[in-house]
Amino acid sequence: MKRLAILASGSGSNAEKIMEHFQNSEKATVGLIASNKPDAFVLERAKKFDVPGFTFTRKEMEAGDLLRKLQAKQIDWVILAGFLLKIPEDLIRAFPDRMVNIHPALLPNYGGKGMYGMKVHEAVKAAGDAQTGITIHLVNENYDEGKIIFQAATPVSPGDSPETIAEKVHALEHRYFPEVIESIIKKES
Ligand SMILES: Nc1nc2c(c(=O)[nH]1)N[C@@H](CN(C=O)c1ccc(C(=O)N[C@@H](CCC(=O)O)C(=O)O)cc1)CN2
Ligand SMILES: NCC(=O)N[C@@H]1O[C@H](COP(=O)([O-])[O-])[C@@H](O)[C@H]1O
Repeated sequence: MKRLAILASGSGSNAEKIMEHFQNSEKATVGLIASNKPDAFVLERAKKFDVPGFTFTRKEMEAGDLLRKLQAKQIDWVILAGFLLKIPEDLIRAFPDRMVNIHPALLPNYGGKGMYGMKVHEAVKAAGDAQTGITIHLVNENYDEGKIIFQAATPVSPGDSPETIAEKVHALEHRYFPEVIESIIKKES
């Protein structure tokens, strides 16, 4: 049984879909929800699924506190789902090819520092792109440059706003992220 930790900084709708997906699974279980924001709604969602929550600061993460918590919880995979801080290299090294992130665009477009949440959808709208989508990738030391595991696209209409684009992207995330996680953890076992 693989043990997953989810890192999130905000609402946690993806985290909820992942907890739902694995709640009666024999393949994996969500062992921890961790956030750098004590008031993040993702921590409320964790309570609904009886998943332990953990909050930490950037300094504590960089000091190794988060790594020690993940080790104490015997975590096998780290899932970034709307986590907004850069993961330090020592933490990445502790989970070689076992840390994944979801990005709300078709990388390499619209990635990197400053590209998160609504900022991504605003950029897609401003560019007048005919499509957008999601990218699920392994995490390396730079933002959004890890090996791409999965991508899915959705059309963008001229009448779409950043908000309606976000809705389309969230629908793709909720549809695919849990299944992609299940497929990659199976390959590793
Ligand atoms: N080492 C890595 N850490 C993280 C990655 C990664 O690929 N490698 N992915 C991000 C998630 N992400 C995009 O998918 C992302 C998140 C946040 C930012 C960003 O610019 N953050 C701001 C700080 C925002 C805040 O403090 O609220 C910044 O660094 O100035 C870019 C991309 C998670 N970590
Ligand atoms: N670059 C990172 C980034 O922008 N991540 C995005 O944050 C949102 C979190 O939503 P959620 O909290 O409802 O799951 C998701 O759309 C995710 O792709």
